[in-house]
Amino acid sequence: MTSKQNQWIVGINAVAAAVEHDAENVREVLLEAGAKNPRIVEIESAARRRDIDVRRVNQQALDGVAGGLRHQGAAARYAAAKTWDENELEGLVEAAEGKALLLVLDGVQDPHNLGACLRSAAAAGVTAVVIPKDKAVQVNATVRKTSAGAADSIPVVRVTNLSRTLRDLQKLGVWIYGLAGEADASLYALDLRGNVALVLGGEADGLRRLTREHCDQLVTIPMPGGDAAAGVESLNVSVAAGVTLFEAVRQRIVG
Ligand SMILES: C[S@@+](CC[C@H](N)C(=O)[O-])C[C@H]1O[C@@H](n2cnc3c(N)ncnc32)[C@H](O)[C@@H]1O
Repeated sequence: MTSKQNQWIVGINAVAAAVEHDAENVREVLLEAGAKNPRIVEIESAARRRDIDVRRVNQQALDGVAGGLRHQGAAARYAAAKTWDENELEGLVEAAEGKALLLVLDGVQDPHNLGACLRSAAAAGVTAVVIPKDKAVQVNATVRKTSAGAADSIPVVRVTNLSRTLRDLQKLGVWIYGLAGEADASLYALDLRGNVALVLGGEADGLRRLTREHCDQLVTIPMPGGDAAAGVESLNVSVAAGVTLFEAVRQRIVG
């Protein structure tokens, strides 16, 4: 793992997850003075148990660190933004023992979409989420907040060259499915129970050409109501990620 500069994360879920999963990187927690919300009280005792400094402050102080985001009376200062290095991906796949479930995002730009993807990915129990280091939104304060803590509880692996990563994953026995609305094969015809990577494209451009070329198969999520005339040509990337991940979850539960 590598680390970056100090940054604030805000919101009850994000702060609770940081305190629970990443206490060594949380330098202090600010909670609204007088707030009786039981979740805030829980955060306070969890932080104190882990020897994290806790200060009760007024709303203005929280507004000041939240930078316009809704803080819900809770903020935490990170000494380090935790990120995973690409050479850790192999170990994560191997530890999944033939059942790795990877979400790969090829150039998502909107922090709310990335946050929503991370939240669904965590709920689906993914092995890791892979994002490119360039030309894509990174895990920032808005992503952390939107992800409801997921950004700190699952491995988010940043890679330099997505095509090379997909090739390396193939060598590890991971089957690469690219999600593309115009593909012929249906998501619901796939077997998603083994090592799989689900690759989704960015909001405007979808999957890049090189990324497509490195997929073993392109597949579509059938949209019976999808119609250019109706203005609905594709799903939002975070919705597509949710549908795809939870089809994999369904198959893994049914067996
Ligand atoms: C908003 S869409 C991108 C639309 C973009 N204009 C394009 O040409 O692909 C973002 C991503 O969500 C996924 N996606 C959205 N709708 C989909 C569908 N019906 N089937 C498969 N993937 C879909 C794809 O991976 C797509 O790249």
